[in-house]
Amino acid sequence: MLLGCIGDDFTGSSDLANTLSKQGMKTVLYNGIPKNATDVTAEAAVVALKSRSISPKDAVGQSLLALDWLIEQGCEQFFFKYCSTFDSTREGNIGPVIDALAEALQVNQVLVCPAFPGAGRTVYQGHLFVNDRLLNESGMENHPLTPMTDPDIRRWLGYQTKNNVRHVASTDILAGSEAIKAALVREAKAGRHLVVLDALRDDDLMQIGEAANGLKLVTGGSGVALGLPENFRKRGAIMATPRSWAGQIGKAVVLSGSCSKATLGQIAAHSQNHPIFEIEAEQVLSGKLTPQDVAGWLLAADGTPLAYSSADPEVVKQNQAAFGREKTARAFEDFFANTAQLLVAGGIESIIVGGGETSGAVVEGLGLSAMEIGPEIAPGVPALRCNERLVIALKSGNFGGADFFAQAAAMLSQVQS
Ligand SMILES: Nc1ncnc2c1ncn2[C@@H]1O[C@H](COP(=O)(O)OP(=O)(O)OP(=O)(O)O)[C@@H](O)[C@H]1O
Ligand SMILES: O=C(O)[C@@H](O)C(=O)CO
Repeated sequence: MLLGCIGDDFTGSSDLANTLSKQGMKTVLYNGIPKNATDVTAEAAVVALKSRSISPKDAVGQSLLALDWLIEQGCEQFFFKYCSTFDSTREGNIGPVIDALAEALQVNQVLVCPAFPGAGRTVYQGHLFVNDRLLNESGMENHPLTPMTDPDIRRWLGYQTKNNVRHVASTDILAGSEAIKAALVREAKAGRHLVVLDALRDDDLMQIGEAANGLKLVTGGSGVALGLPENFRKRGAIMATPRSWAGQIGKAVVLSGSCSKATLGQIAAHSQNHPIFEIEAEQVLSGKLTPQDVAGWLLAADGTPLAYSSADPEVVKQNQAAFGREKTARAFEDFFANTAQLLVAGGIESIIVGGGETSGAVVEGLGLSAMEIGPEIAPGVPALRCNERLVIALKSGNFGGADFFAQAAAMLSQVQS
């Protein structure tokens, strides 16, 4: 195994696995550190944690255990994947996890680049944009768990890390890999530091990837992983395994806990042609609505039925005020995990999940351990095979076009590609 990756949530990890697999690396996605035998032919492994919203201490502990396992597998380069919208709080764990990984690997310079131009996220002058809006005006300022109120990644990371934060701006990035290498050498005088990199285009990320050849620790969104497989390919270390896919015929069902703008639009679009069911906080927390009720409805409904707790920021705020932020999130996540278990027990073989935390809860609830990477449904979202009876898609909140859920259902049932 060459490249060892740690992802701080499930949709993000599947996004990264998709990028590496598209770039020709044989990649396996694991739900946490695998307990059973693993695929020894894999060239990259992504260990998906559910650590995005947990305390720095716990996130560091889990990430270091994952790192130990990846080191044992013989990996020579390591990647820490967080969200392309840098989802974290001021006291968040991205900085502490990077610090701990850098210390464990004894590296003095760590690349930080959340950019994912394919999904509209770019970094310019250290500021993160979502399409043409600064991060804090993109809707991300209303995120239920990690409201992003500052677009300056250097400043936000500065709150979290004990190391220096430096910056390589687009003037160097646009000049190509040699200029980027020279800028990194220049910054290396800063002692142990995290260096935020501007990136506007996939080509910038390819150049950064080339400059990252031999660097032990790279961190970011899936975009900055684009150029890493090429370094291994150039020295003949990867086999360029083609992706093949055979989905599951039969009804797909959708579970969505994502409250992002994009998901809300996708649910509205899906409701035009498919049945949808709203799961309300009060009903879940009072026990008036059970996972059995929702699974029963999904099993009986036609088309690609969708059950959702996804709600507007105002409703989310009201629920959090009434029941507590953590308690509401936990209640919904347990609810979705139990519903997914009942769906599989009821014979469902294709599940589409909206939202990173929600996906983590479902994957853990189903006890899935390793996933093969199938074809891309939308940028950042691959079809995944979990076992011979189950295929899934895990959609990050803001990913996918308006008809994502129908597209995913079609891909999950596609027989051959
Ligand atoms: N109606 C609601 N009221 C309050 N909280 C909710 C509601 N519905 C869902 N939640 C919680 O909001 C969080 C949504 O996070 P999740 O990561 O699943 O989606 P997302 O943030 O849109 O996706 P991503 O992290 O992939 O961008 C979950 O913890 C979920 O339980
Ligand atoms: O980077 C992203 O935006 C996604 O892969 C993600 O992390 C979703 O939770």
